[in-house]
Amino acid sequence: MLYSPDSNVTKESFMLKIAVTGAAGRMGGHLIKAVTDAEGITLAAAIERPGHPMVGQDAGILAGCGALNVLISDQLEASLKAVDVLIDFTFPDVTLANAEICAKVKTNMVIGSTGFTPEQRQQLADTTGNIAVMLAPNMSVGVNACFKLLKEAANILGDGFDVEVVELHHNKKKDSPSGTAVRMGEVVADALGRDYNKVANYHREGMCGERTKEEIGMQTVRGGDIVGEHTVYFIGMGERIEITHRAMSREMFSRGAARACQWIKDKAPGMYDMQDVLDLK
Ligand SMILES: NC(=O)C1=CN([C@@H]2O[C@H](COP(=O)(O)OP(=O)(O)OC[C@H]3O[C@@H](n4cnc5c(N)ncnc54)[C@H](O)[C@@H]3O)[C@@H](O)[C@H]2O)C=CC1
Ligand SMILES: O=C(O)C1=N[C@H](C(=O)O)C[C@H](O)C1
Repeated sequence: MLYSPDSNVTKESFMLKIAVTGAAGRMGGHLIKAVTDAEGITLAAAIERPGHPMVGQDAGILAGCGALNVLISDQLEASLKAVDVLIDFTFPDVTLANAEICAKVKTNMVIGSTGFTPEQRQQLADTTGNIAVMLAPNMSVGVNACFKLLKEAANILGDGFDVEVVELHHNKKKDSPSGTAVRMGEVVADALGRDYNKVANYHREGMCGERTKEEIGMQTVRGGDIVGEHTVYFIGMGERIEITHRAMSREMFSRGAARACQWIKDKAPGMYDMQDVLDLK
């Protein structure tokens, strides 16, 4: 049934109801605003950790978009009663705990948290077998286009070029390398027929020897307020290709998350990523 202004039901009852965890974090306010601004979805709940000073405050005031009459809660399960999709941008341990609750109450998830170990990614998939989950280290259109460009570049250049990934982020970031950098390394390794977990080299110091042909160097810079920059270098003899993405704000991450909520609402249980949402596979 489509919404009609002449009917006696409210527009809100036709909207997809969204909850945001990590509501008071760097991404939280952007996510609340993006959900409020997007067509067809509405903010139904905003959750922070118990003891956070913003618990009890209006989520819209926190996000700078005016009062929304949604108070920040520290009770996820109770908050999910009237929610269709949870957006979670927190940390791996928190996301895993939240995923158990979502699976219990059958709420689909859009997850932006990064820093998962391969075992934690598997645990997430095992925990959420009865719901649809979109897990992506980066929800910007530009980065997801870069993933495709990187695959193409690696396919063309093959083993003749050394690959190095360098990422820069703000000084409050907790995980390293970034989830996006890891995914970039994985995309290139897959295209070159290598196992990322075997060829990623995170550390060079002292007499560590010559670079191997197979390794993919993963370098990290942290400082100030850098939102996020990623460069993959393909370095050959006498020439070099650099594919760079620079994030100038956090808004496109949150717009991507809002778009993913619409996309995931009627998907079958399973794990998806942003390439599925953007139809880039
Ligand atoms: N996928 C993407 O496009 C992007 C992903 N990220 C990732 O999102 C995550 C969060 O990043 P930021 O917002 O910068 O971090 P942040 O530290 O500013 O925010 C995290 C928030 O989660 C809250 N939190 C902790 N435990 C909680 C719980 N049990 N329930 C509810 N909230 C809880 C914290 O109090 C904090 O406010 C990181 O893993 C980051 O790498 C960040 C930007 C884009
Ligand atoms: O923590 C951040 O800020 C970001 N994290 C994501 C990542 O780890 O890839 C995405 C973006 O670069 C910002």
